[in-house]
Amino acid sequence: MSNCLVIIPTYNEIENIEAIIRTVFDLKKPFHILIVDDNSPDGTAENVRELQEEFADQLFLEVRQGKAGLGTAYIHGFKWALQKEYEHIFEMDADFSHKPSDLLRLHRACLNGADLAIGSRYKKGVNVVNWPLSRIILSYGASFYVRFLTGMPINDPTSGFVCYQRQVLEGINLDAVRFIGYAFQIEMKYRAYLSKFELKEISIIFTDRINGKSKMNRAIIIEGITGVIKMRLKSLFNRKKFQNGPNPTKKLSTR
Ligand SMILES: Nc1nc2c(ncn2[C@@H]2O[C@H](COP(=O)(O)OP(=O)(O)O[C@H]3O[C@H](CO)[C@@H](O)[C@H](O)[C@@H]3O)[C@@H](O)[C@H]2O)c(=O)[nH]1
Repeated sequence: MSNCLVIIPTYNEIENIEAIIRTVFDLKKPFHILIVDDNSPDGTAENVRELQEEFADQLFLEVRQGKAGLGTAYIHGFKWALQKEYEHIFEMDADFSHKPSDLLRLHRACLNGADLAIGSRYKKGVNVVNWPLSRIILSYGASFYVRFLTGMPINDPTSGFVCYQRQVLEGINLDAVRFIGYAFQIEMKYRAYLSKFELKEISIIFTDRINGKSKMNRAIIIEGITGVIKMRLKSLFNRKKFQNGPNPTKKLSTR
C-alpha cells in the first residue's frame, strides 16, 4: 500500500493520459493515481480502464457525469482520498506541464515538515516555457493581485502542482470551497494559510502542453478576478469559516 496519491483531473486528455500514468508509475516512489474524469468525449476514461487491467492496485478512476470544473473534480478526489489511508495527496495536471519527477521534490518538502508544498513557477523569476506572453502576464499578474488582496506570502497562488499533508485536507471544510475553475487553487491555499498550516514553495519549471488543449476560458478568468475580492471580504467578516485549522485528533500517527 502506498501512502501517496496523485490526483489528476482530466477532460479530453486522450493524447496525454497513458503517457502521464506510465511516467508516474516509473518513478522511484510507488505512487498511486486517481483520475477524476468528467466523462470526456474523447475516451480518456476508457483508456484509463484499459490501463487498470495492467495496474490494478495502483490506478483508480472516478468518472463524473459531465464537465463540472477543475475545482469540483479535485474536491471529489480529496474526499475519495480521505476515505483511504493516504498521508500525502498530490494535485497534478495530465498534460506534462508539471514534470512528474518533481512529485518527488514536493514529497520531500512535506516529509521535511511542510504541510502544503507548492510547485512554484514564480519563486525565482518566471519559470514558464512556451506560454504566449499574454498568458504569462495573466498568470503572473494574478499572483500579484492575489498577494495584494490577501496578504498571503505565496508567489504562485494559482499553481496546480501541490502536495498536501492529509491533515490539511482534513482541516479544511471541503464542502465550503466555492471556486470551480483555476481560482480553486487560490482558495485552497488561502484556507490553508488562514488555518496556520505551513506552506512551502518549491521552484519548478512549468512547460506548456505539447498535446491537447488548455481548458482555460473567460468564465475562469472572471471567477478569478471577482472571486478573490469576494473571498477576501468573506474572510474578513467571517474569518472562522475559513479557519478550520489543524485538527489534532485527526492527525495521523507517523508510520
Ligand atoms: N475533471 C476535469 N478536469 C479538468 C477540467 N478542466 C480542466 N481539467 C484538467 O485540469 C488540468 C489542467 O487544465 P489545463 O486546461 O491544462 O490548465 P492550464 O490552462 O494549463 O492551466 C494551468 O495553469 C492554471 C493557472 O495558473 C493552473 O491553475 C492550472 O492548474 C494549470 O496548472 C488538465 O489535466 C485538464 O484536463 C474539468 O472541468 N474537469
